[in-house]
Amino acid sequence: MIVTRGLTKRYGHTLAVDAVDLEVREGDRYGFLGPNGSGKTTLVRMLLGLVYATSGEIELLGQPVPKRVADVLPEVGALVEGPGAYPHLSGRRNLALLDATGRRGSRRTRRRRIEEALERVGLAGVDRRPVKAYSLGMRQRLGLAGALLDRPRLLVLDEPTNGLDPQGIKEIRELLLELNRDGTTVFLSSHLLAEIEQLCTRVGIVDHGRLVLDGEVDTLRGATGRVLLRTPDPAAAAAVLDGQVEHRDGEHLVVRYRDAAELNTRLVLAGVRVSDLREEHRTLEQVVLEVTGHGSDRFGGVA
Ligand SMILES: Nc1ncnc2c1ncn2[C@@H]1O[C@H](COP(=O)(O)OP(=O)(O)OP(=O)(O)O)[C@@H](O)[C@H]1O
Repeated sequence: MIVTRGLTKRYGHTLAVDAVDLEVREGDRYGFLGPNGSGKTTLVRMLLGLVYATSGEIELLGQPVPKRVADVLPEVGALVEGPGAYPHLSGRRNLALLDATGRRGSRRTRRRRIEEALERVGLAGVDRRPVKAYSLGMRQRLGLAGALLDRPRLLVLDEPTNGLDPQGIKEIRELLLELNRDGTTVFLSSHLLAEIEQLCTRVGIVDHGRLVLDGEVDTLRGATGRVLLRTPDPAAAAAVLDGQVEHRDGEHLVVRYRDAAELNTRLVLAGVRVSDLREEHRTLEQVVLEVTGHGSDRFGGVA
């Protein structure tokens, strides 16, 4: 859905985006994660043909950007730099104005398109109010409704939860999950680790304009080679696993062991009761720390 090769943008001496090779596949929920100022907005703007690249290539839905961007944009819903709306008009009126621009289908079906988009984002009921009376979360959802008018195959969202409270963030997350379940590929940028961890199937980590790591979230959060064990017989377990217990706290033991199933069999055969046993996985924060040296002080940890 999105491919970039060696994508670079230079502003004077600032290398905002540095030779980025990106691949977003159909059906992905792709998180483009980086601290403020790492080049996320610049990359998103290049994808949509709003900013020209200094060098490199972009393909959006198989078409070169910016050359053929006008052909693919009707299939792409975008939300960049917060939603712009006329404050004194209602959400419905704002969407009608937006719908009247571009090639969004006939006027006859406009009302239905708008209705569907408002329903989708949960604004159908509140819609008569002017946008100036909307909360930030509602405005953000209205922006998303605008992005959904075309029933896009791909959504490109720049920090879609910026400035929202936890409830607003949750609503946007649920909406994006639902859209993705219905077949929309989602690409979003964020500086919030937890947000990406909760929403995305794949992640690209960007730091100082460079893509430092990308891949499946589940793969990146690989097993640590340790097993977290809970047993009412901790002393007996420690005796069986002599030398492999790294930490013991009451009934909880951290055991250096690669194969959780085998560990379970060994304990049960030795008559040790097991009340909980699972592989330990790295958090996305640990992964980010390893590749960038920054933790949640630069990447927001709370979502
Ligand atoms: N129009 C511009 N002119 C000059 N420099 C720019 C311009 N736009 C961005 N930059 C610089 O490029 C770098 C990347 O900025 P960008 O806004 O893309 O980062 P970001 O990751 O989206 O950050 P934020 O989350 O704060 O928006 C920054 O150093 C920024 O100052």
